[in-house]
Amino acid sequence: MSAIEIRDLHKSFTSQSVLRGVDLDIAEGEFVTFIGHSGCGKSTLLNVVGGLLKADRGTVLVNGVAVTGPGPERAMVFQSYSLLPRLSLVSNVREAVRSARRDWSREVVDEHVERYLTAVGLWPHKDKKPGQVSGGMAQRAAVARAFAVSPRTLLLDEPFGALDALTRARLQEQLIHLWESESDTETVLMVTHGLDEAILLADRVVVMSNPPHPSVRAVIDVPIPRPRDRSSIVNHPAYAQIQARLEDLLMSDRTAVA
Ligand SMILES: Nc1ncnc2c1ncn2[C@@H]1O[C@H](COP(=O)(O)OP(=O)(O)OP(=O)(O)O)[C@@H](O)[C@H]1O
Repeated sequence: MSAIEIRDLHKSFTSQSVLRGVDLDIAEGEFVTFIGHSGCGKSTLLNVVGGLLKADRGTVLVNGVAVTGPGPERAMVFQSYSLLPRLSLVSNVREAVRSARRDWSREVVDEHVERYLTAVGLWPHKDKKPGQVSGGMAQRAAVARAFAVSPRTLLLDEPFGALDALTRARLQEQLIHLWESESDTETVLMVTHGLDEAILLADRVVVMSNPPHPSVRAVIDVPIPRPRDRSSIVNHPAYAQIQARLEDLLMSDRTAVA
């Protein structure tokens, strides 16, 4: 059974068809990145899997269960940190865990909050409010908050898009470390605009196509062994080939998007 099974998914906004007949299977433990031109429906797809948007037609099964709304087994991280500005970082994470995991004891909640804030290096800054820390720190807190809920599936919508290159590189490493070693999270879906990021992180890259047929255009395997090092990955024989293929797919999809 696939961890995520998407069948014949359709979604329109007013008269605009944003997803048309999306079919995709994602295995448990896979890291899948999504790329495509701006406006081609990547976020919409992620939001439907996250249960924040309802599809017009088709189904999404996550670990065999049909998605009908948000749930703690699917945590999301967005480009804008979406932390509550009046709460400290630790309270942001704690409140999210408490509301998602009502059956957890206070000790378990506190253990998760401390473990993930520590893992992203923010425990010493836990009492600061989002407005008192850098964008990179705020996004680390958002990532810690998502992992602290212990979701089986993590949905990331351009989580590092607003960060400078160095901060982004550090967060990519922390994300992989959390996913591989620290957490119960198995499957990750991540929307990105960066081809390098898409290849570095993914087991497979999903290329979305533009209207008039907005759907999955191609799925490209990334058979590069982990752990991957950002400076040496470019020397792997498959890297240039994958990069060229992705560029070609994007360049050849010339239909205009809003
Ligand atoms: N709630 C909404 N109401 C109306 N139109 C919407 C809504 N959400 C998205 N759209 C439209 O649907 C299309 C796809 O949007 P979506 O955000 O999924 O694209 P995207 O591929 O994630 O884009 P980007 O890479 O720029 O973030 C866009 O034309 C967008 O304007």
